[in-house]
Formats: sequence, C-alpha cells, structure tokens
Amino acid sequence: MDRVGIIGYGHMGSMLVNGFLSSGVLGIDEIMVASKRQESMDACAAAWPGIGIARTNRELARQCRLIIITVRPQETRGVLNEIASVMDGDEHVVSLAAGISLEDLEGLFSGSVTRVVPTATSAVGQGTTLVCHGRQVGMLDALRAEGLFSSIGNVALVDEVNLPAATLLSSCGPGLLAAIIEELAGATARASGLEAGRALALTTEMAAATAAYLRETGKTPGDLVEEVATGGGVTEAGVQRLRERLPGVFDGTVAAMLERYGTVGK
Ligand SMILES: NC(=O)c1ccc[n+]([C@@H]2O[C@H](COP(=O)([O-])OP(=O)(O)OC[C@H]3O[C@@H](n4cnc5c(N)ncnc54)[C@H](OP(=O)(O)O)[C@@H]3O)[C@@H](O)[C@H]2O)c1
Ligand code: PRO
Repeated sequence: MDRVGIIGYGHMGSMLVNGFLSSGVLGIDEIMVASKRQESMDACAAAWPGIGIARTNRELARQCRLIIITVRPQETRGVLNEIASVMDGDEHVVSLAAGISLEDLEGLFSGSVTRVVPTATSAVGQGTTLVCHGRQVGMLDALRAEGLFSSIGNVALVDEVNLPAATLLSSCGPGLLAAIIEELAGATARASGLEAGRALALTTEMAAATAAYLRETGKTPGDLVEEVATGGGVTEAGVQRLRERLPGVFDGTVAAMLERYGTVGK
C-alpha cells in the first residue's frame, strides 16, 4: 500500500521512473507503473526488470498511497475520475498537468493534492521542479514528495498564482532554448559553410558554458554582454540587431504560451 504509483509512461513518466530508481531514492519494489498502451508497459518492464506494472490505473491506485499522474492535461481529469472511486481519501495525488488547477483536482478527489512541474532536464539531474501543495497536504506528505523530486534536481515551492510564469521559464524554457540554439547554429552554418553538426556542437557547448558562467560568477546577462562585446567589434553588431528585434519576438512568444496555458487542460 505504500508504493509510489506513476500513471503514464511517456516523456515525464519514464523520466521520473528512471530518475527515482537511478538516484536510489526508491527501490524497485517501492514503485509501480500503469500506462495506457501495452507497448509502454513492456518498455518499462524491459528497462527496469522486476518493476511493478499494474494492469489498470485502478489496480495501481488500490496499491499506492502516493500517486503521480503524468498523463497529458486533457487526459488528467478522466484518469483522476477513474481512480477516485477506488481511493479512500488517504492517498496523496500529485498531478503534473499544466493548466489544471488545485481547485479542479480537489473537485475530483477529496484527499491531498499537489501540483508538480518537473523539467526534461531533470533526466540529467539539472533544472528545477516546481511544487505547489494543496491546502490539505500534511507536512509529512509534503516532505516526502519534495524529497522524491529533489532526487532529480532542485525543488522550488511556488504559489499557484505564479505557476504559469514559473512553468514557462523552468519547464518550457529548455524547449525554447533548444530552439534558439538550433537557429543560431543553423544560421551560422548556412552563412559560412561550417559543417552543421560542428556548428551545433560548438553552440551547445557555448550555451552550457554561458549558463555556468552566469551562475558561478553571479554576473548579470548585461555584464556578460558588456564583457564580450568589444566596442566597435563583432558581438556588438549582433547584440545591437538582437536588441532591436528580440523584445517584440519574446513578448509575442510569452503571450502565446500564457494564452495556451489557460486552455491546455480544457
Ligand atoms: N514534457 C515536459 O517537459 C513536461 C514538463 C512538466 C510537466 N509536464 C506535464 O506532464 C504531463 C505529461 O507530459 P509528457 O510530455 O510526458 O506527455 P506524453 O509523453 O504524451 O506522455 C503521456 C503518457 O500518458 C499516458 N496515458 C494517456 N492516457 C492514459 C490513461 N488513460 N491511463 C494511463 N496512461 C495514459 C500515455 O501512455 P501510452 O504511452 O501508454 O499511450 C503517454 O505515454 C502533461 O500533463 C504535461 O503538462 C510535461
Ligand atoms: N511541457 C508541457 C507543455 O509544453 C508543460 C511544461 C513543459 O505543455
């Protein structure tokens, strides 16, 4: 009854199973998985021999006290509705779904509910998982959930009102930055003849080094621009062009994402 159940074995579900088991925060007999397609469950069983696979979400809910739902937002209400009938109210449900509020979740399940937003980069132990507990979550349950997620990176407690903006940065952010890296490398390769794979490798290493430099020195991005952009030099020409165009691009990007956040679970 005290196993951790993970419903959904997609990008997030598999990342959490791998992270919790690889870090040792859970043993193989302390975790159970259920997913929709047999192929997903077979993949999980092949990756982690001996792991508990439930045939149905209800079977999982009957055997686990902490239940982490990693299905898409539009599927989350259905799954919670399905398992609520076999739960006794003592369980702690953790939902990863973007855009589904604690109020919505608590309307479907009367026990403890927490919203959690991991990030794909947790797969390499980097990045921040956002955590927002509902009012009914007791201290022990809160600490247990936070302890689990801290095994795959940083954990930050966030008020629900700030969850959309924080999600956009910490969880959608890797996707945005990856798209920027792709464009910068691609444009450089197109303009210069530098081999595309080489350009991407150099750009990826540069992005990691830039983040490490800002994090370790505590300098602002503006400080670094000033250090790199020699007066009248090459970087200055590029930064000037970006500063003319990027505010509009990013205002539009953020607006589109926040608008989608408001409808994604409907
Ligand atoms: N991707 C991210 O970086 C990220 C970050 C933070 C939060 N999230 C949130 O995490 C959730 C999952 O995102 P994802 O990217 O991992 O999506 P995904 O790759 O599409 O995974 C969703 C999984 O849910 C499973 N599923 C669907 N209906 C089900 C049901 N009725 N019962 C059991 N399993 C079912 C599917 O299983 P089958 O494969 O068996 O069909 C699928 O593998 C979303 O709510 C998203 O908002 C995602
Ligand atoms: N991935 C999910 C999405 O794009 C939520 C945060 C990151 O909808």
